Amino acid sequence: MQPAARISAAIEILIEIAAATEAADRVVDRYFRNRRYAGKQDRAAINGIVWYALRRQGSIAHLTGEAASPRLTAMAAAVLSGFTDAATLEGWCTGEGHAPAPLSAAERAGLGRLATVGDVPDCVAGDYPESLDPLLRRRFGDRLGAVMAAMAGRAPLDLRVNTLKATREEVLGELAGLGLRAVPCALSPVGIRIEGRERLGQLAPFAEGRIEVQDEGSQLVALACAARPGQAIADYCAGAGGKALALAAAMNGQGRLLALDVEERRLSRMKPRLERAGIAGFVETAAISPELMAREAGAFDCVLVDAPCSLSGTWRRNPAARWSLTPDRVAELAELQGQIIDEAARLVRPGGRLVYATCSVFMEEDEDVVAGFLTRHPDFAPLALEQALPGIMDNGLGVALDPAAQGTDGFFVSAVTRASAG
Ligand SMILES: C[S@@+](CC[C@H](N)C(=O)[O-])C[C@H]1O[C@@H](n2cnc3c(N)ncnc32)[C@H](O)[C@@H]1O
Repeated sequence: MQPAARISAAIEILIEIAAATEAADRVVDRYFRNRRYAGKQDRAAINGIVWYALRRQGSIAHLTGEAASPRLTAMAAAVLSGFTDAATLEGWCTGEGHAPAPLSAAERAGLGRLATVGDVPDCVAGDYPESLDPLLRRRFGDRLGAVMAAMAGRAPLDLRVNTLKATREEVLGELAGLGLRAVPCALSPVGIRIEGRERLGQLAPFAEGRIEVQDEGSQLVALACAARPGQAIADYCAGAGGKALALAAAMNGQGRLLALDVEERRLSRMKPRLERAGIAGFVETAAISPELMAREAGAFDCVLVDAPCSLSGTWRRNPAARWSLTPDRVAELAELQGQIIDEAARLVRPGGRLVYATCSVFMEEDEDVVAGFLTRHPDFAPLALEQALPGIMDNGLGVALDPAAQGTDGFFVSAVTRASAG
């Protein structure tokens, strides 16, 4: 494809994303599925513009001087990301063949401003809504700029080795044999980081259940449960089972693992993953109900609450999500999280552990929820995570991870323990 056609494709994709209700990566995948003529280099160039535009939407609007249209956003992203310069771009916009239509006067002025704007406010430089500034500043303080710069980057592709089927060394060897550049994760002892953007779905180690795609931060959440063979563990917000699969492997398929959720539909998506991992018979799944809660009260050595949250730690993967998030929505989620952790705590046996996790970077959904829980439940006390997660600082209420410090998505994980009976 000619460079002008690549710009046109980026514009088309951003228009589709703006109108879509599904995640941006799905829109991009569908776009290329329907255009097989786009080669690998075309896709890489177009993706580069599209993802730059999605990550930098706020600063592009500020720099171009208006809430930019998808077309102007794509063109500004092409200039700011170094794909081309404004004069060359204007020359490509002839409207002939697959080239974009000629620039309007407003677009020409918007692109012209890219080079002239000086200092910008932190929320523009960091590409986040101004209303979230106090929440982000509370968490990151002086590190805010560095963290938001890391949030503008591309998330790495992390894998978790299914230790029921292979060791990390074996999988590293297998991936190297397949020509992939893979290195051990720095923090998770069962993690592997792939360098580059690979499609793993068809590869034997994935199809045969030796690896699962899972961010290193998610792997650390499962490790915080310190699961051992023979224990009884409940995954209270199990969803499609990412953490449940990791727990099952840590338990070596021995003991009891109950995966719960309010939405049975989500639990049903776990089935093929369990089968691939070779643990379909081990993990019980059930929808949460008053009867189940009464029957299972106090029955578990560990209960994991991987709570629904604002997903603010995953902005590298879904950059557009930040623009619809508000402090009010964060407060609503914190309320829900408090209710969920209170309910889930009923399942913990005396002396047992409750692990609370989110992929939010807001303390309102993290430390504040745990602190509120401890106030309401004096029979629970904080449990230091240093043993389960060596090398990561515990702040007394939990551990907060972020892409600048640990290279993971933003995560929070906390463990508390219920006083032993008597
Ligand atoms: C962060 S997701 C879980 C992801 C999953 N643990 C994993 O690792 O793949 C949060 C889950 O909480 C569930 N959920 C929402 N409200 C809930 C509630 N009141 N009680 C229990 N689960 C709830 C959602 O259905 C969703 O599956």
